[in-house]
Amino acid sequence: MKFYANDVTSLSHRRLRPGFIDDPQFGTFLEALPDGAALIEADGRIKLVNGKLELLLNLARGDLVGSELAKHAKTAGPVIQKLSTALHQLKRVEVSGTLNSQRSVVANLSILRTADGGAYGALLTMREASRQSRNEGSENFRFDAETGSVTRTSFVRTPEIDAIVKQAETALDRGASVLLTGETGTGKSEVARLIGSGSEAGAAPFVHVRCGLLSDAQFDAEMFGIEPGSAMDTSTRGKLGYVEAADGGILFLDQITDLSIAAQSKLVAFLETQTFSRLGSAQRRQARIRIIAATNENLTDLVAAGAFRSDLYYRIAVMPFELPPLREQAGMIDALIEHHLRSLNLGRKPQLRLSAEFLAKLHAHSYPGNIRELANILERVAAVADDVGRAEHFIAPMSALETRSSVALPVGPTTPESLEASATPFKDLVQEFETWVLEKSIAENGSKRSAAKALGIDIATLVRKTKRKR
Ligand SMILES: Nc1ncnc2c1ncn2[C@@H]1O[C@H](COP(=O)(O)OP(=O)(O)OP(=O)(O)O)[C@@H](O)[C@H]1O
Repeated sequence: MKFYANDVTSLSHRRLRPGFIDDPQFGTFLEALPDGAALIEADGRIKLVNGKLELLLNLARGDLVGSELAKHAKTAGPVIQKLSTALHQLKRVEVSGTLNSQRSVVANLSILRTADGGAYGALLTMREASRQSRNEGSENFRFDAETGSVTRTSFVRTPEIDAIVKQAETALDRGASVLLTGETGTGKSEVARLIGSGSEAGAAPFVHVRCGLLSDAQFDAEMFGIEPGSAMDTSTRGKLGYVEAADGGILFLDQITDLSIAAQSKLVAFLETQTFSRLGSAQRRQARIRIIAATNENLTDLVAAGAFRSDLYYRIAVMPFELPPLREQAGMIDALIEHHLRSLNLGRKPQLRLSAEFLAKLHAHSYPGNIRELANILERVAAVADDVGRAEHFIAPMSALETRSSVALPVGPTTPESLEASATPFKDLVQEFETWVLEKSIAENGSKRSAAKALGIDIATLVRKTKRKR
């Protein structure tokens, strides 16, 4: 029997095969999801959680499993209260808000029903609001209950990708680190997730660390956690670090070249010993993790320039794999078009098809932003065209800015009149503009480090300013 994640995450009226949820492979399915997830029984008790949810809630699996969801409202935040109220009423909801762990999240609760229509409980999924993306959601995962395998439904696989995944899995299982390189948008994060879901680690955690978001000041707390009750612990509950959350699984260090030299040194020390201490504690702890690192920068150049530690390079580059740019994979373009079009047409009326001229333009384009850029072009045509995407609907990205990341222009007032009418204080407007300039520069330069260099500011200043809430 095939069982689709979006059967669970979006369709509460689906009836589940009896015993399905108790399938031991269900845990594998939860771990493979890119979002935090928990299976909750009708009485409100948490039956299963994945590593990403532990991290988002800053609560350990042992504290969550077997306990009632409502019990965590005080420690985790009001979002949890809203979810448990909806669970109590057997109501499907989407809730957004900020958790006590300071993470802004969007959470979905879907009610699960048994074959006879009774309420089994619910599936909770949660992701950071900044990571809301059509292509990254749990709905793109499919779980086959018979084989226990989890596959990406919205992912184009090529023989090259399959070969990388296979070799990387073997390398990881033998304890070697894997390095994924390639231009921006070539699918490094996606391939890392694929490796994570298929390796021997199975249902083990896969923890995605966006290195560009780690400032030096926060590095230790985010990476190694905070000892509960220690002088460093402002929340009194401590903090679960990435390393501890990934114990027994994979730590994915995305855009590793964004780490400062100081942070790189700490990482090397951890990788050498596989031990760490939480902030506020002298006790050394062991973590059994496998490493996948990724970057779109030229690591050897950075090492030569002294911007990346050579010892870290040798540690992470045991098995390097380069993902090719899209312009060198003409054969993949059709498959990607078909995939993205299918997903854009889900529930769309009228259905969108592409004219021969539009397709010719797609094939002739050079895609500096690679797969991400192709997806953007298709999202645009879906937004502007009715039933047929014609040549005039082909909007090539205006600049590298839009191909490299989804940076939004400031949404604040733009005319003197609207500025006057607005109650936004001047300081906030300046901050908003500053954040926009920084994000634009990061997108244009491909990394925080290069952006800081281009703007002539310190990397720590840039990281601090981009972390400010808008
Ligand atoms: N094989 C694929 N099939 C379908 N979509 C893909 C594939 N690979 C990547 N994508 C999509 O392209 C976009 C960019 O992918 P991803 O974030 O993995 O690239 P990246 O190489 O990690 O980029 P960056 O270096 O900028 O971090 C995402 O929206 C992703 O879903």
